[in-house]
Amino acid sequence: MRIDLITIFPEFFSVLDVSLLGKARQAELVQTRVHDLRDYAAFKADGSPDVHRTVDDAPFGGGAGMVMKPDVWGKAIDDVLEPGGVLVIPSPAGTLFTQALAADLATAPQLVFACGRYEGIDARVAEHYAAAGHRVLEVSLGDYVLNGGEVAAFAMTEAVTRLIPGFMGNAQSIVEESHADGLLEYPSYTRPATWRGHDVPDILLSGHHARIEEWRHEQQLQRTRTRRPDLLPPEG
Ligand SMILES: COc1cc(COC(=O)c2cn[nH]c2)cc(-c2cccnc2)c1
Repeated sequence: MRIDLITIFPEFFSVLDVSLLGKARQAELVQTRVHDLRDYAAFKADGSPDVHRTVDDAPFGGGAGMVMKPDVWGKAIDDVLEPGGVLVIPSPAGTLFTQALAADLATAPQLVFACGRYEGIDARVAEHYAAAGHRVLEVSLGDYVLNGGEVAAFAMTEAVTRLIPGFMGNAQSIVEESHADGLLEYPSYTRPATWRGHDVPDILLSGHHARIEEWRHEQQLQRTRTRRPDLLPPEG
């Protein structure tokens, strides 16, 4: 898989080379490229040089803040997005990012993250590439506003790449982790068996694997009921 990240802060993604993702890159499972949006703002729409490499302008209809220019984004995305690639726009106005969507995106040949700043990107950009037949997703990490899409893109990149076959050392750990079966993960413990007067649940020391599995599933249900009832199936 190729992952392209378009941003006005390319240095933000330099950490990609040292993260867990770094190992996958060496294994050629994932190629990441970072693109500076301002490289596509060197010339104005009339072809004259733009020494300021402007990427934003005032919103039509008024309102606070600035909007990112469609012509600049169009040049950048034209240069990067490949046939079959998915354009992902992190946004507070997007659909919620989930483990299921991460698994879906892990099968794409390319992801292009358009990292917006200011008040966002001119809406015609998403419209244009959808009309051109590309899969375009506006995706939210949650109900809060960030200053830019970079943090969200980084989180989504990690959530997706770790699901690429051959990336995670222990495939079983992916199957067992939170949200994989729609429920939150059970609590985990390791040595020492007693720590500051707190004991590990006896069942986990019993060696009865069937009972341990049953206990863990009950813990998952209990946790999901108390912390994330929205995840429970209707019969709950
Ligand atoms: C593409 O359009 C955007 C993108 C972002 C950055 O992403 C997030 O904040 C985010 C992504 N998942 N959850 C939150 C922020 C704004 C924005 C800023 C200020 C006021 N209104 C909107 C707009």
